[in-house]
Amino acid sequence: MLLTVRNLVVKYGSFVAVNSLNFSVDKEVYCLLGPNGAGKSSTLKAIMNMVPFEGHIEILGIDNKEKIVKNYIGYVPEQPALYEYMTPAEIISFVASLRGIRDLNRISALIRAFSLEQYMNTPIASLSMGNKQKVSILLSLIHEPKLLILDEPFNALDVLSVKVLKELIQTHVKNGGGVLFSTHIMEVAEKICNRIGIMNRGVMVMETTAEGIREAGKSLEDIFLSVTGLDEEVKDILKGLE
Ligand SMILES: Nc1ncnc2c1ncn2[C@@H]1O[C@H](COP(=O)(O)OP(=O)(O)OP(=O)(O)O)[C@@H](O)[C@H]1O
Repeated sequence: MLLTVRNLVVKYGSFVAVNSLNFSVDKEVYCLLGPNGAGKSSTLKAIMNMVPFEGHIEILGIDNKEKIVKNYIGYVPEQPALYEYMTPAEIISFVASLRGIRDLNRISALIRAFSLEQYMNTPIASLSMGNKQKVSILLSLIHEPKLLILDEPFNALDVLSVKVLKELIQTHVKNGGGVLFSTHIMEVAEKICNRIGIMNRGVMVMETTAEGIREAGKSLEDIFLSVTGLDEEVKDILKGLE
């Protein structure tokens, strides 16, 4: 198993953001869905050991508090966290040297795939949100991690980059890796995920597979609204608009 999460609890003061969460990710694309505030980012941050948590998390069978696990994970946070005064060229070469990467051909291919060539010498502070996001995704891939943890990775990306990222995710899994990502985009979840976990108010309310959705004969959006209890809310809102 590439990732195992057991009895995960994340609290902010007395507020419980994630409660007794259990799931695992193998060589597959696993998507976390959930309304705003469901606890998706908190779960991903706990996996990255960025927030205090209770429970047990293992990456490739190793406790996530061990330093070595960082070598096996590529992480893209919800908001790109980059040195704004650097250029993409500088930060890419900085991270590549930190990671001891000498073969720059693969990195050049990623720069081309994300159409970033023309921005390589522009300070990150001047880049659009989408281009910052592309740099952030590229940095997470530099050390060829086994497991990718992506928090809303499609946010701010243009159509071409969404396509490139979808392909990258699927190729990563074909090459024996695993991907865990959160999203609000049902169409993406439905198309590229092997498994989908739906969270609401800190708990996993449903886990399903791509086949499970097809067999249910309903759209993922309908399943999502129904298991999160949001379908009633939608009806009320629509009534109010009549
Ligand atoms: N640092 C923090 N301090 C206090 N409360 C927090 C903190 N971070 C998150 N929360 C709260 O924890 C809950 C879960 O937040 P989280 O960001 O994990 O949800 P999410 O599912 O990723 O939401 P979104 O889809 O809006 O990004 C929310 O109620 C949020 O306000």
